[in-house]
Parts: sequence; C-alpha cells; structure tokens
Amino acid sequence: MIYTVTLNPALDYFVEVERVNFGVVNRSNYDYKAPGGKGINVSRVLKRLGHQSEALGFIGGFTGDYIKTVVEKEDIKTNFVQVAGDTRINIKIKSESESEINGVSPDITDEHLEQLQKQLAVLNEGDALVLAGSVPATIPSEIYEVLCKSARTRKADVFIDSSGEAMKKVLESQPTFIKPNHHELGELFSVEINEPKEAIPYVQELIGKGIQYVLVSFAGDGAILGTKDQILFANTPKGEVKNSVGAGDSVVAGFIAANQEKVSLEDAFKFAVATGSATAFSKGFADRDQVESLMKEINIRELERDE
Ligand SMILES: Nc1ncnc2c1ncn2[C@@H]1O[C@H](COP(=O)(O)OP(=O)(O)O)[C@@H](O)[C@H]1O
Ligand SMILES: O=P(O)(O)OC[C@H]1O[C@](O)(COP(=O)(O)O)[C@@H](O)[C@@H]1O
Repeated sequence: MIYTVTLNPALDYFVEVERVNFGVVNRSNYDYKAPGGKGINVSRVLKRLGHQSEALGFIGGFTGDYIKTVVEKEDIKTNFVQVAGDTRINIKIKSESESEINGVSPDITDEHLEQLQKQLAVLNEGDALVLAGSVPATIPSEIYEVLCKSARTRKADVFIDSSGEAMKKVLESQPTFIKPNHHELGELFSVEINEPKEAIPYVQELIGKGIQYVLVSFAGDGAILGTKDQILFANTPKGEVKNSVGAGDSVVAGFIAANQEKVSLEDAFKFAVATGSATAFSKGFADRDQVESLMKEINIRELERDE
C-alpha cells in the first residue's frame, strides 16, 4: 500500500486577478478552491494515474471536513487524525505572475502525533510512505527523520518532498527518494543553483548519504535524476502553464506510480516529469492520457559526473 502523510494540509483558494494593487480593493475574475497539501495532492494524482493510496495526516474544522469530503468522493481512502483547530487556508494568486500565501497550521499535540505513529506501525516491506510538505510549528522539525527511520526499519520505501529544516534533518535517515526543486537543493547547501550542471556535485553528495533517487526539478528548464550509477537529464515538454500549484507533487506521484508499475528507470523519470508538466498545463491535475502523450516529447540523456 502507498501511504501519504500530510502534516499540514490546506484548503487551497485560487484567485485570478488581472493586476494586484496593494492598499485598494481588488476584485477577482475567477476563483475556486481545492483540497491541498503535498501528500494529499500526491494521493489525488496517484488516483488519476490509476493507483490507490491512503491519505493520512492532521485535519480539523470546516476546512478539514471539506478536504476529507472531496478526497473521499474521489474514492481515496483516508485516515486523518482530527485536531481541534481549523486546517489552514492557502491563497494562490494568479495575476501577471503566480504568488502564494500559505497559512499557519492549527496546533498539533503529542497525542495527535502518537496517533499518527500508531497508524504507521502497519508499514511493511513493499509499502511506500510519502512524507510531504511543511511541518507545523508545534511539531519538532526532526519528525520526518523519526518517521523515515521507523519506516526504513520496517523495510518500507520512503518518498520525501519538503523544504527547510525538516528536509535537512531527514537526509541522514536514508529515504528512498527526495524531490527538491533547484531552489530547495540550493537551500540545503547554502548555495545558489540556477542550472542542471551546477546541481551535479550536490546530487552526488546526497546519493553518497544512501538516498537511492534524487530528483531535482527546474520548473520548465528540465530535471535531473541521480542514482548511485548515473545522473540523467530530462527536458520538460513545452506548453502553456495554466497552474503550477501541485506540479511538484505530481512529479512525486508520477515517479511512485511508475515505480509500482516496474518500468525502467528512464521511463519512470520521463513519466514523473510528464506528470508534473501535465499538471502545470492544466487548471487542475494531470490525467493519464495527457501524461502518456507528453512523454513522447521528453528525451533523457546522461550527464557527466564530477570526479
Ligand atoms: N514552465 C513549465 N513547463 C513545463 N513543465 C513545467 C513548467 N513548470 C513546472 N513544470 C513541471 O512541474 C515540475 C515541478 O516544477 P518545479 O517548479 O521545479 O517544482 P515545485 O512545484 O516543487 O516547486 C517540473 O519538473 C515540470 O514537470
Ligand atoms: O506545506 P507547504 O510547504 O506550505 O506547501 C503546501 C502547498 O503546496 C501544495 O501542496 C502545492 O505544492 P507544489 O506546487 O510544490 O506541488 C499546495 O497544495 C499547498 O497549498
């Protein structure tokens, strides 16, 4: 089974505004809402690609009820721990460019955390655990490290997509897969990374820590995938970006789906990038036909490693 954990889910509120002006009333042309949070998005994209998962994490209040209802309507199994406060609302503004204001998590107590850890005690060989998104301020930033170590001891695969301290701390616990974007990779090493070649030494360092797959996305400028044997580069397909929220989560979902389908590493990489682009080119999320069609536009080549 695939389990996704979203410690900090969100109701994503998308607003389209021609131009945002501060200090005055702005009116939107179009708005909509959707369940959000990285693990939840991974579950939703997996479903669209034909894979079932169970969505775990913390939800509360009317926003939490909304997320649970929508996700369950999509036939995704959920087992959320209920917390007292309201799940946050994240604002996604599409104007001349895209901007985001992500809200604050409700308080999560030690009891809530214990409940989640009990749920994860079922993990076994062949299972996949996805730990994705930010860590609420009331939870120690070592949490991903703790959950990852425990899952790896149980021989489950662990897929991580996070940033900041939580991401830094999980690197030593040998997750199976991580997906930083190039800014997040730079943040991990306190450097600026602008193009794929510049990422190579850092990807190699992460692989050296025992991480099996390091996938670094560069938005529309391609992606690289490092393993202990090789570093691959994939171009991204060309198209009109309609919404890049959830594109990174879609890359993670695409890679997991391909992994479950036991395709070659190159095809898994292509499938992951195509899933990210298919979401970026849609108002909502990727669908499988679109992903398969975009795969034809992606070529993989090997990059030279640093000595
Ligand atoms: N302009 C674009 N053109 C094509 N694909 C894109 C574009 N922007 C994002 N994507 C897709 O979304 C993926 C993730 O984007 P990126 O911005 O690197 O990560 P994140 O969403 O995690 O910040 C990319 O690997 C690619 O598949
Ligand atoms: O937990 P964080 O880092 O605040 O991120 C949450 C946000 O990320 C998203 O999961 C989208 O992530 P990506 O655009 O990176 O795929 C939104 O649905 C959500 O609002």
